[in-house]
Amino acid sequence: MDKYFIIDFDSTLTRVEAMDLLASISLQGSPKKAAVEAKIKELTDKGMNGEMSFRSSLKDRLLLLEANKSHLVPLIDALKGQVSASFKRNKDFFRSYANQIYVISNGFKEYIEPIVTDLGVLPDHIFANQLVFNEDGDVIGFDEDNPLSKDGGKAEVIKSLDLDGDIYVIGDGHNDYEIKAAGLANKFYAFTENVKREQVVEKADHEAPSLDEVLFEQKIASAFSYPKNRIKVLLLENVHPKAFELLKNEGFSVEVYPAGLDEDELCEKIKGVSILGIRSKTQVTKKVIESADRLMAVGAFCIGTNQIDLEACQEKGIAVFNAPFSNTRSVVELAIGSIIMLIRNIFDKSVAMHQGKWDKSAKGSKEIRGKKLGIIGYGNIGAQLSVLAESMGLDVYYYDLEEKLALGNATKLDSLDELLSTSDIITLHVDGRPENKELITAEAFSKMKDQVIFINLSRGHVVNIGDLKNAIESKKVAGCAVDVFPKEPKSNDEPFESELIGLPNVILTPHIGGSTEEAQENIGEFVPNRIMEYINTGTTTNSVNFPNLQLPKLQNAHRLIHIHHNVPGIIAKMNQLFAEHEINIVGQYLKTNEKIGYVITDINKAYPQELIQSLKNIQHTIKFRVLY
Ligand SMILES: NC(=O)c1ccc[n+]([C@@H]2O[C@H](COP(=O)([O-])OP(=O)(O)OC[C@H]3O[C@@H](n4cnc5c(N)ncnc54)[C@H](O)[C@@H]3O)[C@@H](O)[C@H]2O)c1
Ligand SMILES: O=C(O)[C@H](O)COP(=O)(O)O
Repeated sequence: MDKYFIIDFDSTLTRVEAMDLLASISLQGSPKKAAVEAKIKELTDKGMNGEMSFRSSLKDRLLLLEANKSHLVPLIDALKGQVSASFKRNKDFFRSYANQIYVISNGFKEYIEPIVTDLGVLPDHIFANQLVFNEDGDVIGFDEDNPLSKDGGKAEVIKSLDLDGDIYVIGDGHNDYEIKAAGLANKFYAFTENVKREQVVEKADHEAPSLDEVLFEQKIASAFSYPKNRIKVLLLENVHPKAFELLKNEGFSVEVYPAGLDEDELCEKIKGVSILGIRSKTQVTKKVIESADRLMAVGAFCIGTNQIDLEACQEKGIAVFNAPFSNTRSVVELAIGSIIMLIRNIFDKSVAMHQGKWDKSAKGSKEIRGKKLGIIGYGNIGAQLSVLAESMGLDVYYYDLEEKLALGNATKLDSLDELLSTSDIITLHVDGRPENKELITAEAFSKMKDQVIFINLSRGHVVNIGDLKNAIESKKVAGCAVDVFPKEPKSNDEPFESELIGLPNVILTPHIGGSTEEAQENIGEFVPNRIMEYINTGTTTNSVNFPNLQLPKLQNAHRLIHIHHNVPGIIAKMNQLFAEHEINIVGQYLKTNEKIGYVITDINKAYPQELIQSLKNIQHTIKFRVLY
């Protein structure tokens, strides 16, 4: 039995109501514009929700429009950019099912036809109203004999088509539901990608947050992709809205949560989640990973990834991505600012001024010019700080565990002790690996110069806070800036507690080294793009725990993604299976790290289902997925 798909235009095939758009074009510059647009929107909603007869809604809206034929050109241009994302994604569906797809709309053919024929809809499968113009090209009405200008018009058109097969209706409005109500459709899908009308969803057989969902539900999706709306994304810790926007536009179901979650809360919340987005606060522990039943990727919307059990993720084939340099500059600027504020004792002076105390004195205040700056950890942040600090006249020294190129005139030191005893100002930019726990203790402070300035913008557990307090009280440390703490509140609603509160010339900041609007927006864009690349193509560039593979675009092939423990012979076993099934390999890419192997095989379109099961059954397989 053939399947026929009846698709609505406004707010379904396109993201907008074309009449609203036409109003904003035809009324451009008119003082009535805002009021008329609001009225048109109200009439559209009433017509769509079934609160007023469709015909009256259409008539009233047209009268308000003051439209002219000349407005259609910009309208069509604008509508071309407004085709719904899931329709754009599934052009193959329109090509393969052209004879079974109809667009039936109560809108107007003049602008619908150019949009939907571009997608591949056949011209004689488009049914819509037609505008009537006067000699000057002004819209003066519509063809009143067209059944689609009447209530129940869609049902009448479908009846006249006399389709021999099952009929599936996809639309956002009450008028689409009416087709099912008239007994003419097997199923009505309430399409909610652009607008969700509760009254319509209630009556629908199935809610379709995207076209992918319909194709999947209809089991014709094996030729197309898994519905993205079934992929759940959980974004914690107030990740920038840009991330929500990008992931939502990709079609994922995205939930955002403003704070961090503790282990037990996350173990609960992670169920069903495929993509998790966190920042520095949320601990993604082994227990969390064990509770995750669908997790494919974790995005750290920050630089540090010490809060994530990368090995546990690897073991379960979960790729982790971060933003390795999106907030680097912000941290460097805060370090520079802190150095100047501390060496001049500005914060205490400012607090005193706010209390009405005038204390003009040069005592203990110095210039940064010529001072020795010691950077511990000469990575992205340390190295950038080195360049900026040198340009301001500081004499830069650094120590790193790894061999690092000295930038400018910076001097590399061979031991931490040498750095501690050389520097007037010491700043920490190491990563948060467990070995760095309490890297700086009383012993390290004792090796520093008297009256040293000390800064920690890296990770809280790197410094023993009690020892730092003693060093400040004993005047070993003349001033310090701390942005990161061994224990940080989960959200802005929790209080902050620390032994450092109230000490002189101590700048305390709430882990905001990377919290600038620029950095957060950059991160909000960078991380989702890496994750989407991974989900859509298998590319793992920038993953912090997966072998990095940059893959070519998939063309006319299926991509089989196989993640396995790095033991000998897996690829041979895979290729043996391909040979047994006479499968032509179009491309094959392999990369391993110590623990896992990542093999991508692009094969010709046709393959038997048993092949997939056999590939999954290969011993040491961790995860397997197919991209279409
Ligand atoms: N305060 C904030 O808001 C904020 C913002 C961004 C990053 N950070 C922290 O800063 C860290 C550094 O960032 P990055 O982008 O420069 O990272 P990075 O990985 O580029 O650099 C870290 C460097 O530290 C070195 N290192 C590690 N342990 C060391 C040790 N014990 N002694 C000497 N060198 C050591 C590494 O070899 C590496 O070169 C991040 O891991 C993160 O924890 C904090
Ligand atoms: O690792 C980082 O980038 C910083 O610690 C910033 O983390 P945040 O995004 O939680 O502020």
